[in-house]
Amino acid sequence: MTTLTTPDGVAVTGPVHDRYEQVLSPAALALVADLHRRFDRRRHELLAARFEQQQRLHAGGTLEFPAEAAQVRGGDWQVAPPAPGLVDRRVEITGPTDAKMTINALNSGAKVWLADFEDANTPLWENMVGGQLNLRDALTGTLSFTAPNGKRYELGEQQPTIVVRPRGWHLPEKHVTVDGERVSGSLFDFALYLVNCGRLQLDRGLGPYYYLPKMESHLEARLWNDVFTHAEATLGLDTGTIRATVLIETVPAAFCMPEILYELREHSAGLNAGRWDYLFSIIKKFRSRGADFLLPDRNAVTMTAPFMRAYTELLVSTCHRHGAHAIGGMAAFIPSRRDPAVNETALAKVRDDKTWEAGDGFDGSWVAHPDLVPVCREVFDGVLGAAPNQLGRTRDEVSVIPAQLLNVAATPGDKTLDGLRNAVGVGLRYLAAWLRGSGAVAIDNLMEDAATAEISRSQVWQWLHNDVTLAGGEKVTRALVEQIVTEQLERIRSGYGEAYDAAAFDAARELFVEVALADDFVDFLTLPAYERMP
Ligand SMILES: CC(=O)SCCNC(=O)CCNC(=O)[C@H](O)C(C)(C)COP(=O)(O)OP(=O)(O)OC[C@H]1O[C@@H](n2cnc3c(N)ncnc32)[C@H](O)[C@@H]1OP(=O)(O)O
Ligand SMILES: O=CC(=O)O
Ligand SMILES: [Mg+2]
Repeated sequence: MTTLTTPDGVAVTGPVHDRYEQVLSPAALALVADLHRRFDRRRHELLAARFEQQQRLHAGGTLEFPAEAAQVRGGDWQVAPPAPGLVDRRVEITGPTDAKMTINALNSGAKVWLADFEDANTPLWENMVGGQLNLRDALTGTLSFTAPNGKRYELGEQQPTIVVRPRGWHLPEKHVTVDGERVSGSLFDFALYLVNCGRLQLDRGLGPYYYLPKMESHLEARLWNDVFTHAEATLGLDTGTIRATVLIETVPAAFCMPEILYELREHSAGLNAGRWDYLFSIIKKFRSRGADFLLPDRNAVTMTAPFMRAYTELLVSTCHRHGAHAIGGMAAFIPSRRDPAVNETALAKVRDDKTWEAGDGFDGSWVAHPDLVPVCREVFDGVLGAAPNQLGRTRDEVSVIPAQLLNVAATPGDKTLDGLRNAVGVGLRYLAAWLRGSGAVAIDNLMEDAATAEISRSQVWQWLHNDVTLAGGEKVTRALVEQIVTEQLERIRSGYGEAYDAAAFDAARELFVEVALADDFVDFLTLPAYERMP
């Protein structure tokens, strides 16, 4: 095993496998340490502010558009013009950063690849450092891969712009400490990519670009902006070299979209509608508020629900008023190369989803699978034509008030026993996959990742703790959920056969009970899950 040269005060406790020193370089670790010492206290204060806001919501408070920022809302300021490689974003593919997926994503024909250290990823040390190595190898043109079946993977000529999604502010990187403290996962992922790949991207005429997840306020965006400005100065980069698209995927963030764009305006590359975490956030924030915030079965909640429409309409109009891209979200239907009927359904559902996004003014959208790139491109081609985006469509007619963003009660659909079974089954299967190191999996032809799994487990929690009676008359009790857990695991066991014992389902059960049934709601399932990882 290689040994690392680490700056003063920095300790790396994860194993140092072959070539890790290339990305865990003294320069990269020095930036991690510098950012930690300058900014980590603020990160903790902002996480504490989230907790305080949650207490106000539990006590019956609500969310409002921030009054103190009226000049930001009324102003006619614009964010920086789109950076090279981010002008035309009509189709963006997302996915993990292992070697095969990296090559497949870069060969997919999409305009952008979101290289994901977040929802689609288990933050196993090997995934984090290995992913950074794959990004660097992709940019030096040296990445290739041979699958166990002998299939060879090489990079093609035409490649999408890479945009890296670091972990959210809540997650630590436990294998690296500075002055004895765990560093932030966000700062670790950000700094490694910037130091190792920033110059390589600039040499290609592009830049170090990021997607920023799970923020809850414009003050959190200000922290990112300060990190960017400081990192640019440290590395001798022009201000505005770093660009970031912010995911609006928490309810509090939807109340301060202009303020978030304004904070990041020199570094902004727009906003994205992260619909799955948004649903999770609605449940989490208002979980103790009874019938007004109880959603029907997860699969019954669509983007046409009034509160979801209010959110996407507001996002597009906010972005275009300030010259920022509005990027659509993920339809969870996964195509199949083996089952034509499943494939046809997935393509039709994704086409519908992208059609309303393009019609509403989004400049592009996400897909989860290479076979979905053509349909998304075709739909956006139909609306954009030769134009690279529709920033000129300002949607001035849109007017959304806070009550519309919170109108969860108007969501059509039932709460059913099948919906409860599905939530438990998906939760167990996903957690087992996550603990085995895969953060994105197809379950029943749907993409499941950390965000969709959060919805499943928090919905079970919410129904249980609000004494919900299901459409068939069954009351949601702890005994009922535990019975369903047992039934679901029996079904899974019969499908897995002998492989069951090694597939982490016992650990998944324990974790699911903790995050779905415990009286104290766990803020993010990835926090206790991460502590169970090596
Ligand atoms: C809520 C959110 O944040 S959404 C964004 C985060 N989530 C994601 O990014 C999920 C991305 N998607 C995926 O990870 C995958 O599509 C899955 C896990 C859902 C399904 O993957 P698989 O079961 O491998 O699908 P399938 O067998 O049909 O794949 C066919 C090929 O496409 C590749 N592929 C599938 N999805 C992707 C992707 N997103 N990126 C690159 N390659 C992909 C597979 O590697 C496979 O390649 P191969 O033929 O060379 O072996
Ligand atoms: O990150 C995207 C989401 O939908 O969550
Ligand atoms: Mg998300």
